[in-house]
Amino acid sequence: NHNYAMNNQSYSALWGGGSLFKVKGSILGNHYKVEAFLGEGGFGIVAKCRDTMTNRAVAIKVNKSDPDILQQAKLEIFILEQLRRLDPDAANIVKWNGFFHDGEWVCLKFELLDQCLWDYIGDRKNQGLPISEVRPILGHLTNALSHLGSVGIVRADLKPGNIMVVNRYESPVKVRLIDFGLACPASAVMPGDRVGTVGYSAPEVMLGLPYNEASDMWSLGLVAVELGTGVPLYPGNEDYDVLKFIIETQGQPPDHVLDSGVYIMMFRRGPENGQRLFVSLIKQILASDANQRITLLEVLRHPFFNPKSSPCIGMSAERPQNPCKAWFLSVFRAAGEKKVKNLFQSNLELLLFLFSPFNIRPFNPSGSQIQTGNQLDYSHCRHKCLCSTFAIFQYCFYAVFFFAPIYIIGLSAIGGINSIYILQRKTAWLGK
Ligand SMILES: Nc1ncnc2c1ncn2[C@@H]1O[C@H](COP(=O)(O)OP(=O)(O)OP(=O)(O)O)[C@@H](O)[C@H]1O
Repeated sequence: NHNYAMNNQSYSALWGGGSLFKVKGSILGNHYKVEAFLGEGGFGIVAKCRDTMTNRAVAIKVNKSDPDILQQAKLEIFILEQLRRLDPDAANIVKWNGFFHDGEWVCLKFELLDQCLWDYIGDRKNQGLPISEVRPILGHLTNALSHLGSVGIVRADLKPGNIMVVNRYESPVKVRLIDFGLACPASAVMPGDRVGTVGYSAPEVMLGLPYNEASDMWSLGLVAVELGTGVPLYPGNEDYDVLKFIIETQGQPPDHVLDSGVYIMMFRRGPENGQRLFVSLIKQILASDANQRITLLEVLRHPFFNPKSSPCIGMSAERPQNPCKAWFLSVFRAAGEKKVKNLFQSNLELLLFLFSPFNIRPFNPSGSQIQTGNQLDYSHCRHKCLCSTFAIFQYCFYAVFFFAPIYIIGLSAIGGINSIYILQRKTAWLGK
């Protein structure tokens, strides 16, 4: 939304859905002559028009011809119909004078107001308004919200861009609420509906909880601060950043709020910059139950170290000297290598254990084996009984795999020689 950045008079043409559709001087509907461009929002553009029948200036909001936006226009008309029950002057809401169609566009007719609060604050170089001015404006806004509450409407997108000053030269200034595109009956609020503008939405709206008039109260507080200081209290382009600010200044929302938010995971996860994976890794490393604790190989397989699944590696490429991450990488890589080395070593030992009968003296009742090279050293082994079991196993192994084949080969050889001898004798006898 860049309403506040627009210069009213500098546009001679109106744009709708990205294409030029009306120029200054052309007629909108049957008798509304376009005089100026007033602003543009997510749903459409607002033009200052002259009613050629009454010669009065009006504001006409032309909704973009997108099917979703047309649906939104219908909802706004529905709410405006509800608000007809209120007196706009007494309720500090914009006067609505119905709608008409111009080709594919839906055009809503409003009284012409002066400028939005963003522009009003901006004209004072964002230094903030004196309290004497803040007081009546805040009074009008509270009054407006209270009237909306009386007809069961939640405003849902209160921000300085949606509050208009009636006449900036009047003192004290009067303000009115405009833009009911996101307003809805309190009874029809859908938790998880993402409404409002980043920086002005209440935490419950951001988190996806059910919301009500209390959410408007939150936005009112933010508008009040902006009036007094000239700058938004919670700047940010993402809800995540805003919620972080809120938690810093207001503390964390209570658990029951956090636990029931539809979007809570989005906030718990946070933006994917590697920090989340780092924290998840550390949590697994610091599991107080040793059985639950992550193993070194699992550490190496953790997405924290995986450049494809973890953008934090990309981050580390931008900042290769991140000392903390470098330290973790080196420690875990070294530890992982050691584990692989240990694994290899123990396999090597097993091979030696099985195939080096002359070097290994597995069973020593004194338990004081002194070995050299790669051979097993039981000298410090506290599990002598286990070692004895190994020794028995070793003897069995020799019996089966070493002596038995020799025995079998020997027997076969003797048998073979014997057969040859018998054959020779038979041949010799036959020959005779
Ligand atoms: N009655 C009015 N008189 C004068 N200017 C108006 C009037 N209504 C709207 N404007 C101007 O047009 C801008 C856009 O209006 P509006 O907020 O209704 O549009 P929107 O598309 O619904 O915007 P948003 O994206 O904030 O929902 C306003 O910020 C304001 O500058």
